[in-house]
Amino acid sequence: MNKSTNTVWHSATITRAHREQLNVHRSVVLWFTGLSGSGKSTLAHAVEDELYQRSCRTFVLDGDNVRQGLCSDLGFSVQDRSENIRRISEAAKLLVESGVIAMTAFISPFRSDRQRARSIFPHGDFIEIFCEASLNVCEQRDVKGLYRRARSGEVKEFTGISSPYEAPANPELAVRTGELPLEDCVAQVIEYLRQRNVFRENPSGGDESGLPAGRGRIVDGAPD
Ligand SMILES: Nc1ncnc2c1ncn2[C@@H]1O[C@H](COP(=O)(O)OS(=O)(=O)O)[C@@H](OP(=O)(O)O)[C@H]1O
Ligand SMILES: Nc1ncnc2c1ncn2[C@@H]1O[C@H](COP(=O)(O)OP(=O)(O)O)[C@@H](O)[C@H]1O
Repeated sequence: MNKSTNTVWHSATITRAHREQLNVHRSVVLWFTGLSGSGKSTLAHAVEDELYQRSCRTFVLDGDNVRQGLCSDLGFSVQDRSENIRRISEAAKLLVESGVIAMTAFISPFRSDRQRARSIFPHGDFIEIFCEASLNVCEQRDVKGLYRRARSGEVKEFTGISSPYEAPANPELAVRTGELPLEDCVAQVIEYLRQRNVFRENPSGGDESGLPAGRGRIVDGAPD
């Protein structure tokens, strides 16, 4: 019994491991972080395209979309961003439990919020991907015209201009989205997932696990 909520956790008969066995991959969260315009959304969706081609089950939680629904009550104060990231991380956790590769594309500017997000996942399941693009590049792209409006003071607390962005000190992967072509960045992410054994060893032919073809052993790719 949880005393603060008077609730009792209900354990499911079908577990994450069962759900993962139906897939050609194990489930993880790819946590894309970076300045506005650094390429989080573009890269997450391009990675999703590539994973779909490989028959992976995926879902992208995207900043702008989530802020129109689940987080429509939140603004851009430090507290609201923190609550935004808390909700997203809980949503991503449910997706990971469901067996999919979850991707999140949020600025998530504060290290402490990203650390808290990481802490609710089993070790090795949270893959932080820093979309590395300088403020200068992002501002020149100005995909939504928000930098211009932030510079003029019309948009307050704008990340990189009037609100901080704390770059990850030790992300699982840093991708130079400000300089490299999109295809190279996608390839880098896919290669990282391959190295981490997110893709199952032998999805089409079965393996030594004794499970039928397509339901082979999932290799634990957790880092040391
Ligand atoms: N003040 C301010 N600062 C930063 N961003 C702003 C702001 N106001 C609106 N927007 C738009 O909201 C998108 C960022 O939302 P996020 O949920 O990713 O932000 S956060 O993680 O809670 O910091 C962000 O989208 P992306 O450009 O895709 O990052 C902006 O389009
Ligand atoms: N390597 C790259 N990765 C991602 N986006 C890139 C890359 N190179 C150029 N871009 C461009 O940069 C912009 C990034 O915008 P967006 O994905 O909306 O960023 P964010 O979600 O971080 O705000 C897009 O116009 C995209 O075409």
